[in-house]
Amino acid sequence: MVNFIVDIKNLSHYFDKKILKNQVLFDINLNIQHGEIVTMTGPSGSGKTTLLTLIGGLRSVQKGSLKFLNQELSGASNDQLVQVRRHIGYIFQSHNLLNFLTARQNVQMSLELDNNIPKWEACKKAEAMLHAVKLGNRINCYPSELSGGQKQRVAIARALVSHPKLVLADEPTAALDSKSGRDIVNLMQLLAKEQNCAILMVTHDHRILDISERIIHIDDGRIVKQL
Ligand SMILES: Nc1ncnc2c1ncn2[C@@H]1O[C@H](COP(=O)(O)OP(=O)(O)OP(=O)(O)O)[C@@H](O)[C@H]1O
Repeated sequence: MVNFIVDIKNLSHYFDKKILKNQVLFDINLNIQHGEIVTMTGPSGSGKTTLLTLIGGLRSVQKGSLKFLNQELSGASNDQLVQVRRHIGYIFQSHNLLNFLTARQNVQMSLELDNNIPKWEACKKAEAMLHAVKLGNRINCYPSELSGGQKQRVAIARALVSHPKLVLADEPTAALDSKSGRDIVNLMQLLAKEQNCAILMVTHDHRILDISERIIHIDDGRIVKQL
């Protein structure tokens, strides 16, 4: 039996409008295997981010089944969702770094929040990860001293430093020129393969689709094509 990292069956989701419910996801069925790189595409408003945030334990499952590492998230408590999030790295369109922290402190913070590891060890791991994303010479810089591509590399280091089982990336190259965008996805691919970490990435950027092992197209809240 294949052991999926994400196993979704008949997942639907609604946003409340005052009287009528607004259904934005319809009967989604989707599996993701360990270490697999999956890309999700689709028009604006089709439900991609909603699906990503449900998988990431950032929203409660309303209808259907969503299992992360065999744990059912439908009906899960807040504490259980917090546990789930510890296995997931998030990379957003804009890097979301804290401007008053250096590159190292930004990466280190994600370790210190989630684990009971000593400060010196978190510091060592954060520095090693910044070397891995080729920012060894920028460790003590603040975000304002870094280019867009460098900031996004810090965000990748932050997402991967705790060795998550899954990285959810919402348009990680949107703010970058094509060369930096390509470098960023190559780096995500390399680091994820080294750590056997799966990636689910939303992108409109056709130039980076080649790193995916599977492409899912979502339209009007439905998966309409899987390649
Ligand atoms: N918090 C919310 N409250 C009400 N409706 C919402 C909310 N968030 C999203 N929606 C609606 O849900 C639908 C899906 O939105 P979602 O953000 O998932 O789409 P998307 O495919 O990620 O779009 P984009 O590519 O523009 O980011 C849209 O119709 C949107 O208006």
